[in-house]
Order: sequence, then C-alpha cells, then structure tokens
Amino acid sequence: MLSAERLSSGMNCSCSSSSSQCGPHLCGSGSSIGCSSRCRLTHRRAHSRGGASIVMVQCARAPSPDQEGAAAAAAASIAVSQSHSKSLVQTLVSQSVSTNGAGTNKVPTVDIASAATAGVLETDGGSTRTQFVAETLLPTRHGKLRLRGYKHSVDGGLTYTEPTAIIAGNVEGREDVPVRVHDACYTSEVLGSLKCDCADQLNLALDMITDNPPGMVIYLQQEGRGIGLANKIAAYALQEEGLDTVDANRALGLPDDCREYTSVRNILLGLGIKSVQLITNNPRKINELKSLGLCISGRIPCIADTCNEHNEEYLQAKQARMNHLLEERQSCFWNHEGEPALPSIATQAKQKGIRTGIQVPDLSPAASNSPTIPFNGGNGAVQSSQQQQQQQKQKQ
Ligand SMILES: Nc1nc2c(ncn2[C@@H]2O[C@H](COP(=O)(O)OP(=O)(O)OP(=O)(O)O)[C@@H](O)[C@H]2O)c(=O)[nH]1
Repeated sequence: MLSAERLSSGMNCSCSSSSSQCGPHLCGSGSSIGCSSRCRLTHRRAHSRGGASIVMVQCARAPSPDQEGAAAAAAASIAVSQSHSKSLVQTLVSQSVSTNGAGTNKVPTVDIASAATAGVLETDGGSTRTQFVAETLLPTRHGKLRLRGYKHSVDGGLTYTEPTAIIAGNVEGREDVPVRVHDACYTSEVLGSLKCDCADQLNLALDMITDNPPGMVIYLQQEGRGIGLANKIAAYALQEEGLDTVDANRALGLPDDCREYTSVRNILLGLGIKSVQLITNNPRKINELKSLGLCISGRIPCIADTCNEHNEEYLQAKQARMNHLLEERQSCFWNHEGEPALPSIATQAKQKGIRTGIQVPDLSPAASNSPTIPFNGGNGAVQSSQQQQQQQKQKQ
C-alpha cells in the first residue's frame, strides 16, 4: 500500500514537522470552515484569526452527493491560516449569488473582482503573490479530482501564471502529504511526444494519488524547465544536431533550469499542509522547495519506466548531468541508513495490480534487456560534458 502513513514510516524527515525548522508551515487546526451536509440555505460565516482574514461561503441550493463533496472539500480547504512569523493568509474568493432567468435558479458565481484583493498569499514585500480563485470537482480518467485554480505573479501582478492544485481527498492540515510538483510539457502532454517522460510521470502521479488518497499534484506553467515553449523547440532543434538536453539550453544562452517554486510554497501554506512527501526524482527540486522553508519529509520516486529509442539519451542526460535519481533501487533521496529501497510507483502499482497505463518492464536481475539506467551519482551538482567525458575515460 503506497500510503502516506506507510511511506512516512520509512522516511526520515530532515526536520521535525512540529518544529520551527520546517519553516513557516501553517497551523490549520481549528481554522477550516466546513459547509454542513445537506446545507440548503445560504450560509455565511465570518472567521477572523490573529487579525487575519474573513472567509465567506455561500451554498445556494441542496447539493448532489458529488456537489456536496466538492462544496465540502472547497469549504474545508478554505482555511484561514497564519504563519509563525508573518501574515500569510489565504482567504476564500468571495462568492456572490446571481440569478438566472426568472430568478428560480440561483447560481453561485465567483466574484473575480473581489478575488483581486482577497485570497492573496504573499511571500515577500508584495511582488510575489499567489491568489486562489476557485475550486471544482473534475471527473477524469483517473477518478474524481479536486481542481483548484490560482493566479501567481512574481512582479506585483503585472504578469501572472496560473498554477493549479489537483487534489485527491482531503489534504488540508495534514503531514506527509504525497505531492508532485509538475511543470508543463506541451510536447508530451498535448502532442504525445516520445522524447521525454513528462506525460508518463504526470499520469503516474495522478494514478497514485487517486488510488491512494490523500495526495496532490501542483501543475505549473513552466514549460521547458522554465525557458518557455518556443525556446524548448529551439533546444529540440539543437538536440537533432546532437546536443543533449543540457548543452542545447546552454548553446542558446539559456539556463539549464530556471523554474521557480514560490507558488508551490504559497499553495501548500494556504492548504495548511505541514509536510510533504515529494513525488520526484530530481534532487534540485527538493533543494529548491526546502530553501523556500517547506518541510520535505521524504521522497517518492516517480520512474515511468518508459524508456524508448527517442527518450533514452534524454533520460541518460537527466541522470548523468542533472543528477536525477532514475535507478529503480536508488529510491530515497534522504541518506538514512538501513532503509529498504522503495520500488517506483509504476512497479508498486504493477505488484498491486493497479492500472497505470504505463508499461512496467521486468526489472529483475535476470531480465537482460532492462531499460533501467544504472545510477551513478546524486550529489546535486550538474556535470559538464567535459566532466562526463573525463569520467568515462577513467572508467575505461
Ligand atoms: N529545456 C528543455 N526542457 C525539457 C526538455 N524535455 C522536457 N523538458 C521540460 O522539462 C520539464 C520537466 O523537468 P524534468 O527535468 O524532466 O523533470 P523534473 O520535473 O525536474 O523532475 P521530476 O520531478 O523527477 O520529474 C518540463 O517543463 C518539460 O517541458 C528538453 O529537452 N529541454
């Protein structure tokens, strides 16, 4: 069972979730406001905590079980929260009730205008902000998922991206929540490109959280590791000439990776999540999130096991040059002794007979054509191609 409880038992937290070392996670206790079941009447509650904020929830009509779940989830997630050090506040987008036609159908609508000033989580003096807009319950091929929309700006609102939090179950106020922070990959997720493993990783994570709630995927519009889609296409063009994924960026004068994760921090804080088990193979991502003050209590490998002729070199480059932990048995980022390695999500799913849509190869030592790439490092440093060549020569 790939549950947070099971996983947490095998992982050492780098910091205690109850200690201040973990940074400013929010205390969700007592701050959530739940919409009572079978709520028929307009219900409005104001809640103030620590001089923080006001939450208003309105339910216009009796919900169906699904709607009720969504409303309850939305209401539960509307936590008035407070950081240990300064005011990090999530307020609900205030909802107004508009009438439809003869006024018999009351339809709750999101008041975007008030959302511009409410629902803002700030991380600094004001230039970085993440604003919660709305939540819905989305039926998907993975199951029903809560989808929360945000607007995130790092320049005081001049420009913004739209992160989403895709949630299975109730994550509010919890510790050790399995979370995947996933960056957009138009080429694989929309066009079905075989050049990378991004879409497969997304599907794995969504299957994992729906099969083992609670859990969440935070989806960020940071295409091409932050360089943008057109630049990524330019990088692909250079890769056709023989450059690898890192050198192609450099040849364009672009950074290897310029993703920023302040929205992740804000979203997690807003939900009162105290610590996360990060679903990733990327040590840099873990370090970046830790440096934002988040408590990463463990790592869940996300190995799609879909090596093919088009992505083999790409995966090798990710492992050798960006230190991704892609070896099946190199499962845990944290250096705690004596822990048994956790198999990848795909393999665990296979063992449990859960469908993932991902073909899982036989990784037993007996299997001669295992596509798993041997692990050869993991210190977080990116290697240059010169370093790689030197290493290869030394091996020879
Ligand atoms: N610049 C560039 N970006 C790529 C390339 N292939 C995929 N991407 C982008 O890489 C991002 C995903 O980053 P990865 O480094 O593959 O993986 P990660 O998310 O850092 O690590 P995991 O959490 O383990 O998946 C997505 O935004 C993709 O659009 C490429 O060849 N060049």
